Amino acid sequence: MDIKSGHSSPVMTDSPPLSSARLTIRQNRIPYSSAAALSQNSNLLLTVPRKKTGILDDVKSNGWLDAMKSSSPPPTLVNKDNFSTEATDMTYREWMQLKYPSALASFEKIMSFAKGKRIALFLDYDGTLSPIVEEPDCAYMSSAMRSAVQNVAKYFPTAIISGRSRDKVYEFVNLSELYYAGSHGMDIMSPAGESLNHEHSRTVSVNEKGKDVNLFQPASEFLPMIDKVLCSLVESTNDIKGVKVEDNKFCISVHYRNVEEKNWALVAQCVDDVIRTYPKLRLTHGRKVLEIRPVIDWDKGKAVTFLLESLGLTNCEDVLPIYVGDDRTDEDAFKVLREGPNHGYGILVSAVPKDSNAFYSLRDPSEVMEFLKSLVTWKRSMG
Ligand SMILES: O=P(O)(O)OC[C@H]1O[C@H](O[C@H]2O[C@H](CO)[C@@H](O)[C@H](O)[C@H]2O)[C@H](O)[C@@H](O)[C@@H]1O
Repeated sequence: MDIKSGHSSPVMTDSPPLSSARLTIRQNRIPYSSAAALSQNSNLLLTVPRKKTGILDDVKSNGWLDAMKSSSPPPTLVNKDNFSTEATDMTYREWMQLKYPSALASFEKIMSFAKGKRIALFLDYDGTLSPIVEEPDCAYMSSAMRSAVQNVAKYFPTAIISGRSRDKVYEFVNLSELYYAGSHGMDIMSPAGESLNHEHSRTVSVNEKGKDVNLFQPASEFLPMIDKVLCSLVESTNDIKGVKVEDNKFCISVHYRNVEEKNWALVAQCVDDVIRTYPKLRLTHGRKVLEIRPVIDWDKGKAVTFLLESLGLTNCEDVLPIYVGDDRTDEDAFKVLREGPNHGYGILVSAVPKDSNAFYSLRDPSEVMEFLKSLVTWKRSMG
């Protein structure tokens, strides 16, 4: 990820660039992601000087609109129930076979590599443990999925890493034995009684039983600024039907999933107007959401490294970290596992072809659940 510092837009280029050769060949065959990512990447790299020329010109010049349009598959390609058409199914199978094999079909291969190693598991929340739904407050996790996570955590240290506030994701998952990293990794919490083992972590009593947990919050100095920006965003988007501004503690999400497409430019303009006066904040694109967060050298990848260190599992030959996630922000973690000293496997959850730093793929949360169950069965079979 690159912050285009000094450029007109604080937007980060957070999709891995697609090779232009591949794009030329496949543009018509990979209907959603390639074409969308092409337009997104080429626009985000523009360095058009910022000038107030009116809503459309302004948000177009910094590439926001294209990124907003490409942030979820168009409904014509993936229907309401997320079942794709026959043509896209073929494209998907081809993409999976050639680039990101199914982690279920490749389970034995993954496990042959895991033999004699300690697995550490990192799980994104939205789109990974819970399906994407229209209303962010209703992204509940099924009790079957909760059991699967609970079981897997009996055998492997497990962390939930989410863009949401830590409190919110804890409320959804509701398992006290896990590590949690909210606000894209900027708010890390150990399970009760465990320590994060870092000089800047602090112990607090959280739950009703008064149990102690350890917290690490590298962006805490940004809290007053984030609170101010949150108020401004709520106020400035108030009249746009369908907008939802979500307080994620160290980050803010501005959802436009339920906003009429003709008003997306207006949403982008409101956000731009507010954050342009805050050079210490940056903007990233998620699934039908604009995410505002502090400019610090911290992301989900850094959180994974931090947690591995806390667990005493860093730089160990006998450790296999596995990260499962569906979003662009998960790419930072996939990259760390692909390139960093803590080699492991990223598993991308996606029902449409897209480029990723992951090694494997799973189609949707139900496949994630199967994968978690398979991990448990495998571990039990090892005795
Ligand atoms: O890192 P994650 O756990 O994947 O969180 C990323 C964002 O997820 C949520 O928004 C997304 O899911 C919603 C519920 O399915 C959906 O309505 C929305 O359109 C998606 O963008 C969450 O609300 C955001 O705050 C997170 O940043």
